[in-house]
Amino acid sequence: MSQMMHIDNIPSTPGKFKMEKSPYHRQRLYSSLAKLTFWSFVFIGLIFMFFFRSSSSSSSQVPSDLSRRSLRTSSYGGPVWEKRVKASAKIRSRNGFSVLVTGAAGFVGTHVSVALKRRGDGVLGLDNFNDYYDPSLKRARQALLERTGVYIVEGDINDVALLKKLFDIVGFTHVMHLAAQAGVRYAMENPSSYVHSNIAGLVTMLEVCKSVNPQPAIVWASSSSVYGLNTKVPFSERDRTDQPASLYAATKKAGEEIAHTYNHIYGLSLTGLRFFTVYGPWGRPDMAYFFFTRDILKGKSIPIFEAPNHGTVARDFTYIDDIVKGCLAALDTAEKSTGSGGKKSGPAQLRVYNLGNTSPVPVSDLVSILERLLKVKAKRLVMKLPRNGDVQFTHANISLAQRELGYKPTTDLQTGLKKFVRWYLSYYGNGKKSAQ
Ligand SMILES: O=C(O)[C@H]1O[C@H](OP(=O)(O)OP(=O)(O)OC[C@H]2O[C@@H](n3ccc(=O)[nH]c3=O)[C@H](O)[C@@H]2O)[C@H](O)[C@@H](O)[C@H]1O
Repeated sequence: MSQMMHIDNIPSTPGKFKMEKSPYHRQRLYSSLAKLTFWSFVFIGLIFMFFFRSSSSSSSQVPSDLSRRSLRTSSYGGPVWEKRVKASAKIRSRNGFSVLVTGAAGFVGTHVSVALKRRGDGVLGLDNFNDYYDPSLKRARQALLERTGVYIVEGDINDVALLKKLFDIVGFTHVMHLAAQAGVRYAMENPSSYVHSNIAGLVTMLEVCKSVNPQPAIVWASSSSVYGLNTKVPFSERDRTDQPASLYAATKKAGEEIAHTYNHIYGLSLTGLRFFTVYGPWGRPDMAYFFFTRDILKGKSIPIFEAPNHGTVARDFTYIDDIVKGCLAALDTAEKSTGSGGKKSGPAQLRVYNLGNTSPVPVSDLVSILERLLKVKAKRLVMKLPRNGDVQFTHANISLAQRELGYKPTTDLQTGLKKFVRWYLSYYGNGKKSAQ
């Protein structure tokens, strides 16, 4: 071996190495060839297994690293299932839309689906029912939607085969893309879930939308968090959004850039809505107003964040009914996509709007309103704003949405929380059953 590796034996041109033909060398050659063949088979086998596994998993499974957020794999198909899909998506009003609502069992998704269905649009829901927060609340929203005539297909937005199948069955005119991994603070616990849903999921959805014919118009949920460390108030769509304070914000900002790309290359009509801390009945238990209510009723102390030097932390809390009006107006004013067969035939609409309330309220005032409505004194635990993604305040300038969508929020925090508390008490009972 050492002889063979001698510097003189190294060929000047690869592949032109001349072997000596002694019996000893021939035997070594045969045994080397046998070994080479064996390991080649093993290698090819491994490659084959890898591709087989990855191609089957890309269509219907999800990565296993999404710890703490279990996802079910979808089961779908068959004539009964297709009939349900078609019935749910059937348009029942003149000039109505056929809308695929992703994240339909979520807070905003449920409200938007109900509103669309009630005015005669066809609505099909899609949701993976993950357990980021209590899935029984999602199931209860699903039951509500079923009573309204909206069917939710159980599946993930990364499931290309499922998305294609849905577009095969229904020629959706619009997609209301609300499926996402929400929550600012959870991004430090489970970062991959944000990449999975807000980046990979969005791209999968846009890939499918750009290839179908006709392409739908897409309205999707961005976030007020894209303003990040921006200090210029109120936040305008023209302000800088390149300083996100959380991975959540970064994935939403990335979504806006991804939207630009798909609009530019494929002619997809895309509208991003920057929601400002949406609250209301059927809300998300991971949000402060929701778990503050639960913990005040339980007599547990609630952490109230405060900025350095006793600075106020405030949010432009926006009531769900106002958000729903903004979503519907975005769908109503969305122009058609211009592409087909993966090519665009002309420029398409690309929009971003703030959907806020224009009146930030300090978190301590939010707690005071809850105390009055619940008739229970909160155990306040004032603490420093943690450095895990929270920003000190948000404040929306909504003049663009007002001008172009006719968006005009009408519910102040006091009125909206009253409706939330009424719902909370009827849903969970006064302390008997409580949110998890
Ligand atoms: O607009 C958005 O795009 C985002 O809105 C929401 O984020 P936030 O505005 O951060 O709402 P939320 O967590 O309810 O905290 C409310 C306030 O309570 C303060 N807060 C919070 C927790 C706590 O223990 N104590 C506290 O004072 C906290 O500092 C904050 O001032 C959505 O969750 C997010 O998914 C996204 O949609």
